[in-house]
Amino acid sequence: MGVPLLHIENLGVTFDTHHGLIHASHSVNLTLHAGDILGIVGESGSGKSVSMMAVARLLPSYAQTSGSILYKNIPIHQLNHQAFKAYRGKKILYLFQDPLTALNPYLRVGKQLIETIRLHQKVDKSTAQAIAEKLLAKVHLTQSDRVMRLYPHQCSGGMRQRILLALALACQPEILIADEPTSALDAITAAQIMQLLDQLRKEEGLSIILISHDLPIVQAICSHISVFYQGTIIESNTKEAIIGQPQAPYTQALLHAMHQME
Ligand SMILES: Nc1ncnc2c1ncn2[C@@H]1O[C@H](COP(=O)(O)OP(=O)(O)OP(=O)(O)O)[C@@H](O)[C@H]1O
Repeated sequence: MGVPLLHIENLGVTFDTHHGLIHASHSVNLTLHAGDILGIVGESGSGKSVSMMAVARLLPSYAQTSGSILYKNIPIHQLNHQAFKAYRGKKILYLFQDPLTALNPYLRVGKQLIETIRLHQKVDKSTAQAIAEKLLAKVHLTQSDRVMRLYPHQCSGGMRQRILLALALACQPEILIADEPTSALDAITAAQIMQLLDQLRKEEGLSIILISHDLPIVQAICSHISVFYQGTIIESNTKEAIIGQPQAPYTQALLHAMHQME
């Protein structure tokens, strides 16, 4: 199978707060291979976001991270702040839950896109403009002229999520960590965004870690699934094995609950 794109071993996150230590996650092991979509599921507060934010070093300074994080066998957890800048947002990009907070409310969509493209791809303004139009088409936003003139609050939830994906593509990452990208969307728009993620995986060569509460969505597009419970991954396997022969009692309960909702 070759060197994994991302290999996490024994990852743990502890918050040193005024009220004492909070052990948010521990003993997290995970492997992502190129071209895969790995779904991360588990109950609220089980440490999914915190663990993945640790990978992208997006946690506040009072968080302590332990364990090892290998990107193509490079121990990126050992890099200093300056050296890590070559990875965060460039190789590994974290897509936040809420596009409205991730987008700058004061800048038109076009300006945000063009600035991001210029920063990451080192091109002049007119080239960036042309790339922006292509990226908007890639995320299925038509009438790019009109979309580029809008402010984020003038866009629908689905549009904002597509704009965020266009911004992510502008950074040309290899790994996209998508944290509940459809939680604020209706079921049909959510399904469309998920199809788009899968299309971008195929066409842009992205590898994706998808954090989601929505097991049917994870089931539809992920090749592998990891199940979080009480701060750690209790079960990881191919989608077929997790759905067909869940081993951990929590995974069985999760699948049972899902079938009852059908
Ligand atoms: N900045 C923080 N300071 C202190 N504790 C935090 C912080 N962020 C998260 N935690 C704690 O870490 C634990 C794990 O949170 P996390 O957000 O990773 O859960 P999650 O599985 O992603 O949940 P959800 O599905 O609801 O997003 C929780 O107990 C949470 O309260």
